[in-house]
Amino acid sequence: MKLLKALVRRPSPQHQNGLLTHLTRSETDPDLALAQWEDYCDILRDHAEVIEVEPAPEYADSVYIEDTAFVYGNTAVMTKLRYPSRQPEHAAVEETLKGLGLEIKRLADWSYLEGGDILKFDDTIWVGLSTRSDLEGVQWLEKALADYAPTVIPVPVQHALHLKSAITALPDGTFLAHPKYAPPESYFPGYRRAPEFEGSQVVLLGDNKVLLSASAPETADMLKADGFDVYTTPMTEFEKTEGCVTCLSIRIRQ
Ligand SMILES: CN(C)C(=N)NCCC[C@H](N)C(=O)O
Repeated sequence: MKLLKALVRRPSPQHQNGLLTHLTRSETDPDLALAQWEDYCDILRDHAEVIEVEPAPEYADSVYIEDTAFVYGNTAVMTKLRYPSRQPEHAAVEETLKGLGLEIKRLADWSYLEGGDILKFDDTIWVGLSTRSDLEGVQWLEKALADYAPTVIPVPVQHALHLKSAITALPDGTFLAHPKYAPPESYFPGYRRAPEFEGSQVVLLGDNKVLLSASAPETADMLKADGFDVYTTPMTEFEKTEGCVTCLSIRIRQ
């Protein structure tokens, strides 16, 4: 599937105060974070139209735009962020998606679902049941996308923040996972093991091209040897607040 557009959001100067679930806090460098974000956007720009959503400097985690919405076909589903500190992030993203002509759908107020838990490949969507997303969220996502009737598979996530923290899809329809943190293999067809945790997080750039963190050189070598076109980019400042390459964009594909 071709990558058409990617929405991104500039990191907040308060990015280092972002939520942490599994890591202990370590200092991040705001200038380096901005430089890494710009490098990431440059790579996306070579493959798609990159659209910058109005920055939200007051919200520490706003750079993790993936969590706020999920686009499928002509529909943008506004997710339901679990923590109040992140909930105001939705508004400007919704405005931008509306401006692109997408039909906006919402979930029930009592449900929770974050974009990092939504993993799509072709007509199937795997949804992580993590500390951030629940079964109500999965059911409302299914309702919102009823016109497309995708196959929706809830998957337990126990050891990672989001589903896509530990498993993502490759262009050939196999999955790249870190066995210690990813959900059981039985949920996914064709499971490859990423040698590094950060290596299990990839963004598909179109054709055979994949983008992953420079923190995962062994995974990059493995994917190259398996015939993928591999792009890497430094992500250290985002990894310190449990972010990764997928979290920094909302991808719109054809
Ligand atoms: C796939 N992943 C990990 C994401 N889509 N989001 C990361 C959010 C990190 C943020 N500090 C938080 O805890 O919300």
